[in-house]
Amino acid sequence: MSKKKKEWRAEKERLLSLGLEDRRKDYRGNYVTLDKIPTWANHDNNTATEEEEHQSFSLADKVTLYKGDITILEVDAIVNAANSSLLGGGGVDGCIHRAAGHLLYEECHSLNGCDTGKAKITCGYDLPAKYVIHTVGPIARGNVGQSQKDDLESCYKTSLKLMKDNNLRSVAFPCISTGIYGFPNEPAAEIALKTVHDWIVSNQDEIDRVIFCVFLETDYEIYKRKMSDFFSPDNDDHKKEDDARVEQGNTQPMEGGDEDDDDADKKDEKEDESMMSQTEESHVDETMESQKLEAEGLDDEPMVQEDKTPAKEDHKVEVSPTAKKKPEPEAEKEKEKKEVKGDDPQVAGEEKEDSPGKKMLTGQTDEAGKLMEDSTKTDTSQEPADPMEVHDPVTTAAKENNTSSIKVDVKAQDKSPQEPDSTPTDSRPNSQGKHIYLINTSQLTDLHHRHREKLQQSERHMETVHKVLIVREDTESPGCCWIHKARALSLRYKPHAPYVYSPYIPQKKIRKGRATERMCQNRERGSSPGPLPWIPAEDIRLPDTKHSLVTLLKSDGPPPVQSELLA
Ligand SMILES: NC(=O)c1ccc[n+]([C@H]2O[C@H](COP(=O)([O-])OP(=O)(O)OC[C@H]3O[C@@H](n4cnc5c(N)ncnc54)[C@H](O)[C@@H]3O)[C@@H](O)[C@H]2O)c1
Repeated sequence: MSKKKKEWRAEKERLLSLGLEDRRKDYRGNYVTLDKIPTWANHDNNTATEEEEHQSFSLADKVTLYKGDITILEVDAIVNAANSSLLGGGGVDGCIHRAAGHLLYEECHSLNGCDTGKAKITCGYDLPAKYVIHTVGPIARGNVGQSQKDDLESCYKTSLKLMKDNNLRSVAFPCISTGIYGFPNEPAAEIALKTVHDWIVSNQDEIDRVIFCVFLETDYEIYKRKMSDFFSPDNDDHKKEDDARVEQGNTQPMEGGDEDDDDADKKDEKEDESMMSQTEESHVDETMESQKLEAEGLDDEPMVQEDKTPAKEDHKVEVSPTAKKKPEPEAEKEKEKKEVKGDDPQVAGEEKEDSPGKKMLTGQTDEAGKLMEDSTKTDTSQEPADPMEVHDPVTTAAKENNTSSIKVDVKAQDKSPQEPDSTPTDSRPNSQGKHIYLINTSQLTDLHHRHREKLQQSERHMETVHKVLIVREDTESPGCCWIHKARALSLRYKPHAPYVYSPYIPQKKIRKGRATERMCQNRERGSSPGPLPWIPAEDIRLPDTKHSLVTLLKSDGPPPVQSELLA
């Protein structure tokens, strides 16, 4: 048996033999304990009296809607939306692999892949979760046939079955297939909720908690709207059974718990808005940092790169709403208005062999797992505002709230995230008199930290981040901006997709494409190995429309045509 094989097997055996307290000593990052995560039935303004509580019970006591990073949940198992190779990738898959460490990759390597709709289980290694259940969702790319629906349902069923077979009692699901695989969010939520509901009804004694772990505002809104359709006393099969039991004189309901009412949901919404705690954000930053290392070509290994950034000190994260002091709504609104929503640096995808013969769009993304959604995805609700038309990011964003795109405001080496910086450090009108923000690469790391926090704090603005292009000023020709060639090559313009380009793809990963061949050596050689080639954004043309990239980025309406620069 190879050394690597011995390594993961031994570590897996050691970890699974540890008690909870000993395991906690091994956690690398922050974690949220299950008792701190409220169920759908329990919330801090639960008005039910003691007696009512005994009378009404529901499945709502076994499920949770949680908004945040799945890798910090201390549950028996978290489910990974993997690809058929099981060798990691981006999105939630990338986050889980990075948080779990390289032994997860080693064990996955021994599983020889996984078919769509199926699931396989591994140890959680450095994760607070004991196990990871890897399932492969259907690739929908916006259009959903019966087979995709069946495959997605099968992902939840096979994951729950694996959990039961391994005597696990708590599990957290991400929104499987709704990221790069392009399964529309709403139908996916319906399938997830219905499949889990039906499974719990038939396995009520096998499960303590199923957590629907959403990451994006879109999904949070959808699940919040739909949870009570599946998990509330009115339509709860259990309640009927329980009522029957009470009539026969057995007054002890099987489960305690109480129902949400509309105002409680509204209150929940406020609570959850800020549920992404600072510690989660710092964890998210760690992931971002490790992603940066990975993207800078410091790894020749497959996509997965163990996060080498020093782990933050371990401490529990208070998540329960009652534990957090809420600023007054007005004050909060004011505060949000002042928040400068930075960009959320992701790295555009590039074609990569996922498994022999199967091409898929892959790339490093940030924790939100948001690469570029597939252009055939249904949501085109947000017309692209012009992200480059900016004069004062704070008042613009404040004034237009959710309608405008988010302006980037970068203050070199400013570590004080609390005080939003109201003046952009480096924006100047280009030849068309419009502002293109020029952020040179030396600021990017700082930008990641600062603006990721801001973006996470004002989560809902994620949806209005259309595009912020991280470019670089051409010092020899002021007003001319440069975009990294890799970004240009893999640029896919989607009116609704928030994406940001940052020059983190080292030269070796750049694909040949039809973008202008005119290259410019990267002037900041220090920021990453080898020269990062740049092309004047004005020179980049969308082949089938002859529109220049800059025109496109500054256009107010939707692009002339959605097109790809990749060959
Ligand atoms: N999104 C990407 O850029 C990307 C690139 C390569 C591979 N992948 C991965 O995506 C493919 C599967 O597609 P998919 O749509 O099923 O998965 P996905 O693209 O990861 O998206 C699934 C859902 O998970 C959400 N998510 C992302 N990070 C986290 C997190 N830390 N905690 C909780 N939720 C999170 C994400 O917002 C989305 O709603 C696989 O190839 C896998 O390797 C993703």
